[in-house]
Amino acid sequence: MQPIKYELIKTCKQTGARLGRVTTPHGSFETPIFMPVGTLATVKTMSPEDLHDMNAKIILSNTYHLWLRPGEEIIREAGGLHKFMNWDGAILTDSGGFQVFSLSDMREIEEEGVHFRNHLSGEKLFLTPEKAMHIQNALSSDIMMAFDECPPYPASYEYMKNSVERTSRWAERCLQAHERKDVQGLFGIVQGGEYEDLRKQSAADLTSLDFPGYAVGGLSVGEPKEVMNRVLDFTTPHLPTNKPRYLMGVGSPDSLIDGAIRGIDMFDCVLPTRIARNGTCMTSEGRLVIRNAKYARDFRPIDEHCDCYACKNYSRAYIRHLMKCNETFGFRLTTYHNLYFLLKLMEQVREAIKEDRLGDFREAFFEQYGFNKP
Ligand SMILES: N#Cc1ccc(CCNc2nc3cc4nc(N)[nH]c(=O)c4cc3[nH]2)cc1
Ligand SMILES: [Zn+2]
Repeated sequence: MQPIKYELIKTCKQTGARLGRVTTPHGSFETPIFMPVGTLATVKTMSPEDLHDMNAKIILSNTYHLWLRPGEEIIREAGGLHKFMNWDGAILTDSGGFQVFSLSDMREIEEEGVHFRNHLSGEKLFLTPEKAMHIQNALSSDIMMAFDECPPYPASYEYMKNSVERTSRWAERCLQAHERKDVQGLFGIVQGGEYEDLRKQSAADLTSLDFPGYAVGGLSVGEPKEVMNRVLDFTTPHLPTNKPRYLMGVGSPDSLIDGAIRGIDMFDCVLPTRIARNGTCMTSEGRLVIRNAKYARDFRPIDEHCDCYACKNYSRAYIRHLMKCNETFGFRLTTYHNLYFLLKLMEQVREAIKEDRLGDFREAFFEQYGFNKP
């Protein structure tokens, strides 16, 4: 019995976007969808009730961070991550590969795994595909990610080829170490950088292992958006149509729309929650930096087209005041709004796919948000 099911409902006649439904042991949801990030077992400043109110269906957490703090055995004793954080929706956990490369200074990759330093204490650590699966099994997430290497951008063809082949061997080891194939889904992560033949090779290696879903990794690592879109154009056609496709680390409105157009179903990114905490809000007319003095007497909501809790009850002037005073409630309101904005955007994308007009929607959204401005 597969814990993760994907149903392709329809494809947009104007673009390559697809409307689907993913079913997990903790609920099902339509795709394309955005996943709020809860790295340390919390979507920062949001309660589970807040997440349900904004119609979040699945959140992301991180193997690396929870391994370091509080340790996977404490979460296992709590009955798993859902119990520990009191979240009854779906949870996807990233495998730690990317976090090791993005957070730790010293790191050494070898066939067995990666040596690196704990970014908090400096102690030496060693993470392997088997260890990453052991930790995710203790967390008991609904969707686990295979342990991979996310190479830096740019990387030489030779480096990338060796890395892709090692990531494919690691993926096989993750499948071997996967303890509860009947309970948790395990997604393979396609690598290959901007090299079409390596992306094709990575996709072929992983689809031959018949994972219940596939992620496109190695992107949103500093490459221009045109490079990301080109890589998606020649990668997604090599992924199965009857499995979910997840683009890792992508969360700006334009990239979400362009990823959906290229057949991506799931997205995650810390962007909305991170920029919220420094007072930057996503609105239908583009970004708004609420700390700006021009909002001191602006009694309109963050976004006049938004019906979220923050926009229905509070003004820019009030939220600016809270942010200037470093009041936690200010961070809560900007975070709530940014997540709601992206969740609502994906709902509009799904509607546009249903009505075969996602291309028109993209044009209108880009114009209003200001993405077309030179
Ligand atoms: N604010 C902010 C902000 C911070 C970081 C980012 C970039 C996130 N990009 C990104 N996350 C990733 C996670 C990943 N996880 C794994 N296991 N493998 C990846 O290739 C991978 C690639 C990623 N690329 C984007 C916005
Ligand atoms: Zn709002």
